[in-house]
Amino acid sequence: MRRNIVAGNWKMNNDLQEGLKLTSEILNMVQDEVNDNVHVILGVPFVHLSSVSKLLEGIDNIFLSAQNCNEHESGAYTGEISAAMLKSVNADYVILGHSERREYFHETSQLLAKKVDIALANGLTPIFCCGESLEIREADTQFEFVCQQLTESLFHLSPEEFGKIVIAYEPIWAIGTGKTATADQAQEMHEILRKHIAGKFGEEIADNLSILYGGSCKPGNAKEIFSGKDVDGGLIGGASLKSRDFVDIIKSF
Ligand SMILES: O=C(CO)COP(=O)(O)O
Repeated sequence: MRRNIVAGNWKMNNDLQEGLKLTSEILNMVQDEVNDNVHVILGVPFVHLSSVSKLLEGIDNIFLSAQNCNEHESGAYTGEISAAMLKSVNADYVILGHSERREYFHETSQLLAKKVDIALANGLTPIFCCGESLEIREADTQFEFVCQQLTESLFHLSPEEFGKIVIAYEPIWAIGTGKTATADQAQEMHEILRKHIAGKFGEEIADNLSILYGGSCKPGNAKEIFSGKDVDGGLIGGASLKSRDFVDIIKSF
């Protein structure tokens, strides 16, 4: 279902105490200041999930996300975390295909297709990240590149399965750099992605999809970026670590 979403991606930041403090601050501010037109998601480290989920008990507009899962159901994969484990600690979402995982952990489109499958099979909603490098943008091949990322990891899904996905467009050159895409650049890419998806799954599914923007999104630029008709919210890195900034971004809707 298409909805306004602001999701935080804490990445590898905050120990448990810091994470719980940040969650409590966000929770209080959201309850006091935010109306229910925004779906808020906290993408926290694995070891925080269980404790953060207890703080969120009974709250109906803040949801919990993991930042990765393994592609196998279970078994001898030392150090890995399965989708079923995430579900068992009340995760609703899982971020998949973040550019940091593609780059540092060599995650390919084919591997991500398997992770998407296992996440869906375990009742988790994938927040599927895509986005081009600066090199690709300078060569002006970003639209083909990002559409191809979706084709390779998501176009094997049934329309019903695809209807559960959230997409996050995160141009790599804008992540953590302070250099955000302009509102026009975000809208342009989101519109092209929606058309690409409509071509495969039909207009209705494409219209119902939430497509988030990520990359140096801050309280000062969120409103303008979210104003694009195909921009349904944001996936926020650095600014999600500060409760005031994160909630101000949520309030941009
Ligand atoms: O990678 C991001 C979210 O997943 C964006 O990070 P920044 O908001 O820090 O640029």
